[in-house]
Amino acid sequence: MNTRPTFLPGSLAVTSLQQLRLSAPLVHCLTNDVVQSFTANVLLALGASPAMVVDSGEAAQFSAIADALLINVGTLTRPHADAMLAAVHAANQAGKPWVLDPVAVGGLSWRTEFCLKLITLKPAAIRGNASEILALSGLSASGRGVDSGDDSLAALPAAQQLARQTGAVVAVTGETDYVTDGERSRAVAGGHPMMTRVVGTGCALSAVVAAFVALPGGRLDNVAAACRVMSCAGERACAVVKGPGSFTPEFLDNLYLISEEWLNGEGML
Ligand SMILES: Nc1ncnc2c1ncn2[C@@H]1O[C@H](COP(=O)(O)OP(=O)(O)O)[C@@H](O)[C@H]1O
Ligand SMILES: Cc1ncsc1CCOP(=O)(O)O
Ligand SMILES: [Mg+2]
Repeated sequence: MNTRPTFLPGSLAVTSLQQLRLSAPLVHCLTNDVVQSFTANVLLALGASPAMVVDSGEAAQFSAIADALLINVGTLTRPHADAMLAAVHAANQAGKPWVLDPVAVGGLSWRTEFCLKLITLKPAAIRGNASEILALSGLSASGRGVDSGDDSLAALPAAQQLARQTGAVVAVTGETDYVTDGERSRAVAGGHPMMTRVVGTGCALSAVVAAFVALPGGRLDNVAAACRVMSCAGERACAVVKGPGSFTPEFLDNLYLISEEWLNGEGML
């Protein structure tokens, strides 16, 4: 039975972030061509270690070595798809968790079929915007390309159903992020609408989710902690920048500086 979403206590986000900084998980990113450098910088600023190993043979070898794998279908091509499948199978065989970001699923047939196949391969987590999560669960959605046209709360039942169907923790993001294992759900506030005006905030969040699913402890709260860390750093960046052009440096600095006080909601600007 589904329970109502509860907000993630700051102390749980703090614990997860401390574990991340101690263990510096190695995150294998098979992501899209638009966000490679931003994604790597976000992971590095937080204290994780990114590596983009993309050749099919090497990807399979590396995903067995890495602590977690990210699959993001934003700029999917046939060679990318082959490498992604090889990496997912190798990660599963090695017992390493992997995360799916189903960018622009729904409007395009081939990537939708591909993602429907991927979710049968036991992702540890799925992170998408509301339109992507609705579409991936087979419901109609109003996405426009990579952007959402739907509300995250309206997509929560779809996220819960997708979690029960796949066994993954599902994060559906937007003004409030919701994270669910199909029975329990967490709500994560914060962030800023300007985060939708900078490319890659969602994609980088999915990479951060991959870093957090590599940690010990409860997966639901670790994924919610990943969302909280990003929304906290984003909100603080947006409070001081003039616009999207100066967002990235401020955001990366905040990810690097993020503290217990910030995550507990103290000292907000
Ligand atoms: N309206 C909003 N208000 C506050 N934060 C938002 C809003 N929309 C998105 N975000 C934040 O922006 C980041 C990217 O989420 P989202 O835009 O849903 O993903 P995507 O970029 O994949 O479409 C998340 O951290 C999310 O919490
Ligand atoms: C613009 C674009 N086109 C293909 S992938 C991509 C990046 C999408 O990034 P995000 O989902 O984080 O907004
Ligand atoms: Mg996205």
